[in-house]
Amino acid sequence: MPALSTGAGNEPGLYELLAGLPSQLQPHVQSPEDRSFLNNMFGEKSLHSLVKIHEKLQCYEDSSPSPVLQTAETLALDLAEELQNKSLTGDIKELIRLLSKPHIKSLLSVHDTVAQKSYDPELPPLPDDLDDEEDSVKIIRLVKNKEPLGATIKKDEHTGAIIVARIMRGGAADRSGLIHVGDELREVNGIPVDGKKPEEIILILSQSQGAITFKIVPGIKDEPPIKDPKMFVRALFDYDPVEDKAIPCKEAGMSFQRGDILQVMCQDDATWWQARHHSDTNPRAGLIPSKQFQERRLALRRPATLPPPQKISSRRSYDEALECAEETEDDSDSGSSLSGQHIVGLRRSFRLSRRDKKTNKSMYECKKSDQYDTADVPTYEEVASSRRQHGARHRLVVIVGPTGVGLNELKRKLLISDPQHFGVTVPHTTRPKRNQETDGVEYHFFSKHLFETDIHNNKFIEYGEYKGNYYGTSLDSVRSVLSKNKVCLLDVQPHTVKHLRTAEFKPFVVFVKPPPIDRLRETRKNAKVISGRDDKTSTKAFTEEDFQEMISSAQVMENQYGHLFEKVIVNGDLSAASSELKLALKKVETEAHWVPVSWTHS
Ligand SMILES: Nc1ncnc2c1ncn2[C@@H]1O[C@H](COP(=O)(O)OP(=O)(O)OP(=O)(O)O)[C@@H](O)[C@H]1O
Repeated sequence: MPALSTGAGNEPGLYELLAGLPSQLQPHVQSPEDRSFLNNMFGEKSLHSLVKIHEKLQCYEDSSPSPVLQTAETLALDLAEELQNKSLTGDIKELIRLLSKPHIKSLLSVHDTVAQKSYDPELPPLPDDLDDEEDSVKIIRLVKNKEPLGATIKKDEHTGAIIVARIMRGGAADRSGLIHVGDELREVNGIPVDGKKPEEIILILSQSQGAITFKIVPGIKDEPPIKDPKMFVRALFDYDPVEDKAIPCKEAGMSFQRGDILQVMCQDDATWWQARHHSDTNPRAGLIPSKQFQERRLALRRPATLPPPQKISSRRSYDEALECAEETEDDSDSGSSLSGQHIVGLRRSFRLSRRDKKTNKSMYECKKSDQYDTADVPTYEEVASSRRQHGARHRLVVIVGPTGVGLNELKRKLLISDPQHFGVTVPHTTRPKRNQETDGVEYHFFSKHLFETDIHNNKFIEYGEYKGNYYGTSLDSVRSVLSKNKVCLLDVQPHTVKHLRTAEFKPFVVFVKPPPIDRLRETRKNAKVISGRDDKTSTKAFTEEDFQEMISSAQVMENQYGHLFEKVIVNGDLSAASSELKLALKKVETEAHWVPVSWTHS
């Protein structure tokens, strides 16, 4: 039968044909019941709608459109769930109502069926040369389209048999429920596999399309029932299976990048986990190294002694920086004064860790840094999706970056933009209070004894010594800002970040990095930095050496601590960087994001 016309050109369309059919049939139908039956049938509204849809779809036949995704139904469900948590505006309510309609749900379900091409073709008949003796042999037919089968095989070293080594979760073989780990493969599409290498069998499989017939002897070992795979991890390293000599099957491997969120679907194998990208529409899992395995091999690769955690610019020494801070304190026109109130946390961050050139003593201590760095091997971190509840404390915003990159400038811009919303910490010092200073405003003035007791009790995030006086930032000063329901902006040395990664502070860590050197020269043409130890009040332009150091220091920080950074901002254009930071912080406050799972238990 020829295909029905779409109504193109002078041909009547199917729709017109249908509409005219009852009157054309009338002369041939005698009984009034038959006539009314035909009229009812051809006049049926749903039939007309169906034909109209058919005609519309015909236009797309030539362009053969391909689906954007295969899981529209799940997407719609997820979206409806997301929207439930939003404030219900008119548009949102309307969208939720639409998504809950059975018609839309069915439409999306049909869309997915078509997109996944899961309308199986008719299977060929079973082969009739089955060996009756082999009652344990199973004949399985799977329909394969472009998607791989999602199973790996290996040769048994002793028997030479080809065994199913792994079933990838969510893949075609897994979804069929017919093939299991340990099954012995005897034939593929009637071709015996004994004596063949696994690679040759994989080639047969990869070249097959449509129905594939397997003859298998079921393995004895039953697979444990699959639990709902709900573990999510953040990858803390980049991975490419092509580069991995240890992976048993490169084709089954899955690449990912540091920061990606992965759903771990199977941990049965202690060395190779199965996982999928959280945002991927493809349900099939890929192989990734397990946490233990990755930790073990990374630990083996590490040199016995690490280089110092970071290379810090020598543009300004700690004391120069402090002197500079002391100078600007009295400068009421400086950027550190806001609405008549000093924003002391802006004056000097405590993130410079240097050695005093004269005494070669560390000017700046930070508890337990290096030991932690050698022990930690960043692999995966279990995470859960979390959204800030209305009125709950804000996450601590930790900003890190190389000296001179613009951390103070970015903090200052945020504070000026909304002083009620953002806040900075008040540092502690043991130096004597000056006349114009107020305790708790510029500094918390402490006795040396009290300061040292607090050091001993781990109360400082960072502290340092300058000219016999201590300076430091305490955990309590952060708590104080957060308790005012403000977003606390804190810049620290990167190796301090891990000590702040607690359920209490839930830090959102932003790394500010310099742009490429050309852009750095161009944007910092008019920027001024403190010139040197002889004249602490004078400023000078950045030198080429400053730029080089800023870039290399940023690189070291990113290599060593990149897994702790949730957001990276390139500070080329200052106002663009500041807007990007502000937007990122807004999102952290209002949207769901992935945080270590332990933070969600408290
Ligand atoms: N994107 C930018 N474009 C031009 N100048 C900038 C930019 N960002 C920062 N600056 C300037 O660079 C200088 C150093 O900035 P800032 O003091 O904020 O750096 P920092 O990271 O806090 O450094 P330090 O740790 O040495 O205090 C300042 O003069 C600042 O105005």
